[in-house]
Amino acid sequence: MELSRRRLLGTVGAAGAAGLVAGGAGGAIGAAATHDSAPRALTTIGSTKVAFRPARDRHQAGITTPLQASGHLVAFDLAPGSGRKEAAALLRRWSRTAEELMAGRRPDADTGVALDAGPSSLTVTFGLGHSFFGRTGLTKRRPVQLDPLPDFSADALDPKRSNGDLWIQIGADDALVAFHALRALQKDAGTAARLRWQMNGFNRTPGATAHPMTSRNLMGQVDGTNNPKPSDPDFDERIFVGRDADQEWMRGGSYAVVRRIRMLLDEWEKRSLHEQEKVIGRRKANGAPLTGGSETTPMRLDANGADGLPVIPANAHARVAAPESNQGAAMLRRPFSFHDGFREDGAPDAGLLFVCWQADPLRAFTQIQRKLDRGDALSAFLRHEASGLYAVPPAAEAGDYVGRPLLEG
Ligand SMILES: C=CC1=C(C)c2cc3[nH]c(cc4nc(cc5[nH]c(cc1n2)c(C)c5CCC(=O)O)C(CCC(=O)O)=C4C)c(C)c3C=C
Ligand SMILES: [Fe+2]
Repeated sequence: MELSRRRLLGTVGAAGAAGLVAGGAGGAIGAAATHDSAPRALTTIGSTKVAFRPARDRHQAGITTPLQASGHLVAFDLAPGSGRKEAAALLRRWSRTAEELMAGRRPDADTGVALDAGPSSLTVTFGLGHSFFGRTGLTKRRPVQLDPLPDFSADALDPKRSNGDLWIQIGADDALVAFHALRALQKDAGTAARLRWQMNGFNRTPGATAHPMTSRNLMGQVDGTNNPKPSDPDFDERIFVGRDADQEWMRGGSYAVVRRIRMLLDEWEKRSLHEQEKVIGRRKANGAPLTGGSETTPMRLDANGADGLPVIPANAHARVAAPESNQGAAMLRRPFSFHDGFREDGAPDAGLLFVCWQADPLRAFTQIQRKLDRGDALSAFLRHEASGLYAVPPAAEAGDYVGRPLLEG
């Protein structure tokens, strides 16, 4: 069995595209067809690997990586008695496990959950919360960017599901692969750290649409259109910590803001299509601005209708959140949807695990959320229920672990 699995993984490079044809549409026919003993190539979805140590850039995987279908966000607190030494040993163990799993290799004493699957674009991304620095005696090296986020008027945050010393984002295009990584990392924590909170999310499965396109959220909107693009000249400056930053160990890193945002879907779904589109300022069918064109056409924020009012209303979410309304502020949004069953009143406990990336949260998330808090038509349909802010160091150098320059520097 092990031999045929290794052969499977070994052949994917050459046979990935053929595999996509053979197994991609899968379903019952695909499963039945694999019951003979001949080894078959994985589909490209299963075989795709994301490097733990990217060759060309200094950033951890899971920031500019395309959205994956399945995700887990998990926060840990260092256990009483665990300090800098234990934290360093833990990040060393975690980095090793993440590198192995992302490469499609199995750790010792494996649970077998992901047996037969390829790495499926698995990414594991590590972050450090404000409280980590006190616990490890490193408060002098805590960046000001980790200062707590301000309170916003509509916040209803649950402290038990917020913050934490350490944060991990796991993403993969296969739910078993993602869960497998979560359990391996949880076991690695051993007695050094305790789980604080955990959230599960999902996005559209690759191959579910006729061609790759921007994902939709649970309100049905095309979500992610006006994200900064890696090809933008100011992308790196906006998303990643610069080479002259005070805290040397964060150069090439980024800051992640995480919010569990429940959607009031029963209320939202009562609104007509016309009303829903005015709340966002874009068409639901294709994500195009209300001022016309296609999804990628820029919004014309100065256009007025026959009634003399702005075509994209003054409180439309896309207008209020746009860089033009926020002194140029922008962040990279990379969310997962969530559905945790139903509440006592029958309403879905569902929404967005909003994850955004930026070089400076004060000049990106905080600036924009302050504006949204004051006059965003979408806010009436949302509840912010949990929050976290994490420093995400650059990727580890070869033979090293994430955060070593901080912990041993
Ligand atoms: C503080 C930042 C933001 C929060 C919180 C937020 C929540 C949130 N947004 C949507 C749906 C959409 N957002 C869209 C655009 C958009 N949103 C933000 C910021 C926050 N959103 C920004 C910076 C932008 C881009 C604005 C621009 O430059 O045009 C859109 C439109 C399509 C797109 O560009 O992605 C949608 C749809 C939900 C459902 C939500 C909370 C659950
Ligand atoms: Fe938004």
